[in-house]
Amino acid sequence: MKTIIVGIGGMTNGGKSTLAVRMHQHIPNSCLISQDEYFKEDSVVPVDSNGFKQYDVLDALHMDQMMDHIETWRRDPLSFMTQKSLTPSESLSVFVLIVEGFLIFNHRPLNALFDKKYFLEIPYDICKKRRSSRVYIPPDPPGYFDGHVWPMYLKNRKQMEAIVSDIVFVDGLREKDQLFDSVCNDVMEIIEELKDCITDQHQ
Ligand SMILES: Nc1ncnc2c1ncn2[C@@H]1O[C@H](COP(=O)(O)OP(=O)(O)O)[C@@H](O)[C@H]1O
Ligand SMILES: NC(=O)c1ccc[n+]([C@@H]2O[C@H](COP(=O)(O)O)[C@@H](O)[C@H]2O)c1
Repeated sequence: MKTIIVGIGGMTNGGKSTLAVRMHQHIPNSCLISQDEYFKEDSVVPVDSNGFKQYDVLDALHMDQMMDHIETWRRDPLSFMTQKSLTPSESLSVFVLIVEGFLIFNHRPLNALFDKKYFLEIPYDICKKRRSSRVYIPPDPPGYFDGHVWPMYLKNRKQMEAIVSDIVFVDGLREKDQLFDSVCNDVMEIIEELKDCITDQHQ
């Protein structure tokens, strides 16, 4: 049995969830873990001097819980799938974990686990526009994008680039189907190579 962990990182509204969900639906024996599900409760997230909640930092996330879930998958991907009511395919040779989130490459212990890293990027104005039509809980207060989200993106990205080198940057402006085809085909190639290794070992 072989495993592969694929990171779909990127800026807010870059298209991470859209791509990752579709990859999960397409790739046999894959599981999906989304960083968005690990945000701390609003009451414990600190506020800065301008009154903006500091959501766009690793401290706003339960990274310990996220790492525990990833570790559970690593120990036994088949039972992880079963726990999630996912049906394993008949060919059980390669298990794939897709990890998606805006700060997945900023957390060193997680960073070390990826076999392949993709980062979706879009320009400032498109990001601001997409974000304005999205409703978070709690919703963004007026001025939040320019006062917190964008400056933190620039800071986090700088930090990410200082600690990671092998990221494949993906243009998030590409049409959804095209974007999916190029990233998913790339991952499927890696999976096929791993399958060939397994076959060779058995011959
Ligand atoms: N390739 C794309 N082209 C145009 N719009 C996109 C594309 N990918 C995602 N979107 C749209 O952008 C918004 C944010 O997408 P989402 O996948 O939730 O981003 P993220 O998970 O990175 O925050 C959604 O309205 C989605 O439909
Ligand atoms: N609990 C939540 O899900 C929550 C709350 C407030 C802000 N956010 C925002 O979520 C963003 C990250 O998620 P996306 O990459 O899906 O946009 C951050 O920019 C953060 O400001 C999420």
